[in-house]
Amino acid sequence: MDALPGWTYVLIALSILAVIVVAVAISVSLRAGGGKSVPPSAPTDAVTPPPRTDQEAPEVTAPTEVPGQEAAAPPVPEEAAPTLERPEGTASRLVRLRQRLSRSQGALGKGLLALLSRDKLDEDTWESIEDTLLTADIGVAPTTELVDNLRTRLRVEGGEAGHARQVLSEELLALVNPDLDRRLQVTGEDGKPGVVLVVGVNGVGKTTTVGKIGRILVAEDRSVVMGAADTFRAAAAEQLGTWGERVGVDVVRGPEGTDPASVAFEAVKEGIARGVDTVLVDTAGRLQNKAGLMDELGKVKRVIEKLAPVTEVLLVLDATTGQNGMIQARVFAEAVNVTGIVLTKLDGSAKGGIVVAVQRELGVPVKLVGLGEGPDDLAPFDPQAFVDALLG
Ligand SMILES: Nc1nc2c(ncn2[C@@H]2O[C@H](COP(=O)(O)OP(=O)(O)OP(=O)(O)O)[C@@H](O)[C@H]2O)c(=O)[nH]1
Repeated sequence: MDALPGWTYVLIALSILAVIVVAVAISVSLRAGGGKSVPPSAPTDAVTPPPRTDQEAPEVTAPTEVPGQEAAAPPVPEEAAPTLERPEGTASRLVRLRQRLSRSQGALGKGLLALLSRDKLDEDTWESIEDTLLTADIGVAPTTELVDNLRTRLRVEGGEAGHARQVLSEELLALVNPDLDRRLQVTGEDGKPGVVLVVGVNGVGKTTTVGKIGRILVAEDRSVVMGAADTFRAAAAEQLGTWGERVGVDVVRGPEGTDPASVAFEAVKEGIARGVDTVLVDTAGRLQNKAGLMDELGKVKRVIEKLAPVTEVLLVLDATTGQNGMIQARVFAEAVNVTGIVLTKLDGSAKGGIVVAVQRELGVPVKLVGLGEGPDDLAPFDPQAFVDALLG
């Protein structure tokens, strides 16, 4: 057999190579897409987050598509309608505020008891007792009266510690005068609303007190309208507006600088038209000119009384101002017939003795005490609770 020519061997080798290349190509193409691929089954615990036990899975809602609207814009939450606050009920408010009263006034009673329980009540001790009372703003005449009564009773009845405490408690109570009528006159007659006029120097807490009284009345299910007759300071009307909004009480106001009497008149007119139980009127208290103040307050009262009698005139005094407060009290009492006193900021002063001094000075009872900046930090003045707070 003749040997094949050399080029034949080359041709055969090339053919074999071509067959191998085609076979490999077919196999690769089948793997890549020709058949159905099965996704790798990943271990589930590695991909799925563990179920949360502390909260429910949030419900995710697909955003509704609006034609022509950008899908990327995040949803804007609707503004919630303002919800009305429910003022704190009387019982819990009183318990809370009694504790606060003890905190601010307790030192006075403790100081007195420490002096009274000394073995020997000599002249120095009585002088220290007098100083303690004067420092607490009780006033000179009531201090002398109290010290005289204590001296007499402890001499006659004996000064044993428990008894000294009892005697001090009784004498302090007598000084605060538990017989005064401290009810707020918030109810009118002949179908008309009660009208409460709130007066006092700027900054003593007048507007705040009007707001707090409003809340107490709302908590008692009374209907209320408030009048922002402090037109001297625009922020005062705004401030009162906020107090009203929070508990759903409407506030009648006028532009800055309006005649306060006209705002007071409109507020009472509104109160009568709506048949509310009480109209609360805030006033401005510029003291730079006594005659001007008397004119202004006198006019406010006269104008209101064309519509309905003013049932209560509350004078607001800041307990921290001591003798200054007493001077203010005198001026206001001359300007308008004050029927009750509100002593604010008693939480920030250990000088609770001002209760006694101001009642003596004006012959008018302290009816309410302010014990903090919180919206429900106003309490009726209760003589026994006050003395208990003093003595701890
Ligand atoms: N700690 C304490 N602060 C009080 C009390 N009552 C009012 N205040 C604060 O005293 C400041 C003055 O209160 P306002 O009600 O604005 O005083 P105002 O007398 O109405 O003053 P004008 O609006 O300027 O007439 C505010 O910061 C009140 O929060 C209180 O009983 N205790």
